[in-house]
Formats: sequence, C-alpha cells, structure tokens
Amino acid sequence: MSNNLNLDGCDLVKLALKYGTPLYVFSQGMIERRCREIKEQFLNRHEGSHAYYASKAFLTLAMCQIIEKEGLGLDVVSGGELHLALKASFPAERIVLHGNNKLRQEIEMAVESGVGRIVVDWEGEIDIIDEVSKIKGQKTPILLRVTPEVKAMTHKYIQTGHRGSKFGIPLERIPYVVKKTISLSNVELKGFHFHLGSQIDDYRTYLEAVDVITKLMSDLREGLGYTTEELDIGGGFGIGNGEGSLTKPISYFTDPAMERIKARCLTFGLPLPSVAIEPGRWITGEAGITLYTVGAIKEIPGSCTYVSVDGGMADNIRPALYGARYRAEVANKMGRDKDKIVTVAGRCCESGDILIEDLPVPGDIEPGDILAVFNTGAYSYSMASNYNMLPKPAVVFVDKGEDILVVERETYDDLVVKQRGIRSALRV
Ligand SMILES: Cc1ncc(COP(=O)(O)O)c(C=O)c1O
Ligand SMILES: N[C@@H](CCCC[NH3+])C(=O)O
Repeated sequence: MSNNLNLDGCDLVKLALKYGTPLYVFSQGMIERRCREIKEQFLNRHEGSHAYYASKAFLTLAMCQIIEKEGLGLDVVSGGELHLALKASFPAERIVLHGNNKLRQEIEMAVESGVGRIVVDWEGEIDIIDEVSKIKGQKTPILLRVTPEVKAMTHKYIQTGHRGSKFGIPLERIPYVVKKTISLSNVELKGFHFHLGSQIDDYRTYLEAVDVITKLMSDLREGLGYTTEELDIGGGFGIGNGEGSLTKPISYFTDPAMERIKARCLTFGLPLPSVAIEPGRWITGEAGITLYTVGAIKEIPGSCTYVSVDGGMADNIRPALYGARYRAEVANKMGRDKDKIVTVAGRCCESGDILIEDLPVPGDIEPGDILAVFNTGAYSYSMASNYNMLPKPAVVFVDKGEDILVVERETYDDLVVKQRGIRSALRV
C-alpha cells in the first residue's frame, strides 16, 4: 500500500503519471453526495422547491450527466453553457437561463429549446423575450431578478446584490416592470430571483434579502393584485478552506431562509411561493483537486523559497484575482515532517502568478514531486485561459478506485486550429 495521496481509492501520483500534469481530478462520489444532501435536506422537505446547479462553477458533459441523474436542474448563463447542456441531452425544462446582457440569439436559443425559466436582468430584455416568444408562438415563463440592496460579506468582485450592482433590476423599478410584464401576452411572470454573491458564509445575509423581497411581494399584491408564485434565492453558499473553517451543511443556509420566508408570508398574508436555490461552488468546490509537477526551486536568501509548478493562473486564476487561499500537499511525500515554508509560483509570465504563499512542505521537496492543491473544483477549470499559450489541462473523474477521462488535455495544435495566417504559405 503506497503512502501517496489518494482520492476515492485512486493514487493521485499514479494519475499524474498516467494523464500528465497539470490535471484536474474530481471525486464523482463527493459531487453526488452533495446533490443528495440537497435532495434530502431541501428538496424533499419543501414542497415545490427546486435546486439548479450553477454550471458556471464547473461545466462539462459528464457533469451535466451527474446533475441530470441526481435530479437537479441547471443554471446556465450563456449560449455556450446552454449549448453544452443540450449536447449532454440535459432536459431543457430543467434549465434556467441567466445573464445580465443576454444576446437576442441566446434568448432565441432558450425559447426554441424550451428552457424552464428565463431570469430577466433588465427591463428591455422583457420586450425581446416577448417578441421572440410571439414569433415562435410560445408563452415563456420568466422571473425578474431583483437587486435587493444587500451587501454580502465576501470579496468585492463577487458581491452581486448590493445597490449599484450591475446585476438585477433596481428595487424601486420593480412595480413598474411587473405592471408592464403582466400586460404582455407572450411572457408569464412567475416570480422573483435574487443572488447576493458568492462564497457567503453567514446565513443571515439571505435573511436580510428575504425580508426585502417578501415586503416587495406584499406591496405588489396590495398595489397590483399580483401574487408571486416562485422565489429563487440564488446560490453563493460558501465552502470551508479545509483548514480552520469547514463547509457548512446546506441546511445551515436553507433552513433559516425557509423559516423566514414562511414567517414573513404568514405575517403579510401571502401564499407561500415555491422556493429555488442555485448552488455552484457548494456542489463541486471541494470535490476537485489540481495536480501539478514541481519544477524550478529557487531559494532566495532573506526572501523566500519559490517552488514553481507546471501550471498556475491559467488553470486557476482565483489567487491572482481574488486573493483566494488554497491548501496543498506533496502527494508523493505524505506523512513526512513539513519543515520548510515555500511560495508556490505558477509558470505564467506574471509576477502575480503565485498560487500559494507560506505553504509548509517536506524539506526534501524536489523537482518531479507532485503537488496536490485542494478545493479547486469550482471556478478553476471554468475560468481557465490559454494565457502564454498554455493548453488547458485534462479533467479526470475518480470513483471507487476507477478513473475516467472526461475532458482531454488541449494540445498545441488545438491552440492554433482556429487561426488563419495572412499569407497562404503559412503552415498551420
Ligand atoms: C445567478 C447566480 N446563481 C448562482 C450562482 C452560483 O454561485 P456559487 O457558485 O457561489 O454558489 C451565481 C454565481 O455567483 C450566480 O450569478
Ligand atoms: N468566479 C467567482 C465566483 C463568481 C460567481 C458568479 N457570479 C469565484 O471564483 O469565486
């Protein structure tokens, strides 16, 4: 039995050898367990509730198949995500389309394929949906995304529900928009949506927004006789960092939110809407590990020791973009004393391409070692780029000792295949 780091019965060092590095490895079992927890703790306990996996966190054909099999819906935010979901034969009626600036072509695609809901982000979008639906001879169910003016305690770049956010319809405009929407024949206003931001770790943030939205629902019922059937409270449920903070169960967020929705509806004399959630990171974040091979090691007296790996900001932009912190282990040197502190550097031509600062590692770390970075399952692969013409890594799922390649590693040729030279003699 080797001492190497293991995930779901698979030796990660062997996987690195088999598929090369950088490599994204996902525990299929953990993704499924998260989906089941949502079913048991939320869907089964609240009649009419829905859960849409926010596919922007991590989307592949295989991921769609898991979400489909587990009975959840899918939140997509672009024509590309919708196209991929449909390619995976994901049932369109279980898809919700988001986007703060949806293209007409994307709205056409959504209406044509019969997505379950379109979440409207600005007033003009309603006319486009109405017009497109009329041409197709359909009535499209929509939700209005409201900006509830609640500031989530998270990184500035991933707050979305505060006043001044680029997302959603300003609160004070909602009564006008509702009045207009209910007069249209080819859209059906089902209710409202809010999304407060990402990596939120306090359930009380959701309660603040529930208070705002239920008051709005009450005002609309009194003022316009409009009754809200559906309320989507978005995603954003945070995960732990694997050290001090642990990931909270989904019920930590959803139980108080449901209680508050029920209490407020009772107070206002409103019928209880069916409630939806849109978790992304909470489902896949902890299921993913990125494997790298250690290369250059530089000890800089009076400064730090850089351990460079064969990936970096191109496969995980989050440390550079949000100052996100990660934990890592040398996968082939488990159980040894960690008597050296290093800075893990990426290989992109940017001084800011630092994956981890102050990481304790075994003193004999050396080129060729395999570094495993944890909790990279959300917003790493999906935000990956080809900066410096680095091919995107492969994605492997592991389950009960078996590994399966779900996305092939890009090749150098993939990087030039869409390009054309300006002279016909150019050999590409
Ligand atoms: C509308 C919407 N729903 C759901 C999510 C999922 O967020 P998270 O991955 O933090 O759960 C996002 C991303 O922030 C979003 O914009
Ligand atoms: N990309 C962000 C999350 C944004 C979610 C979409 N609004 C992250 O990596 O944390």
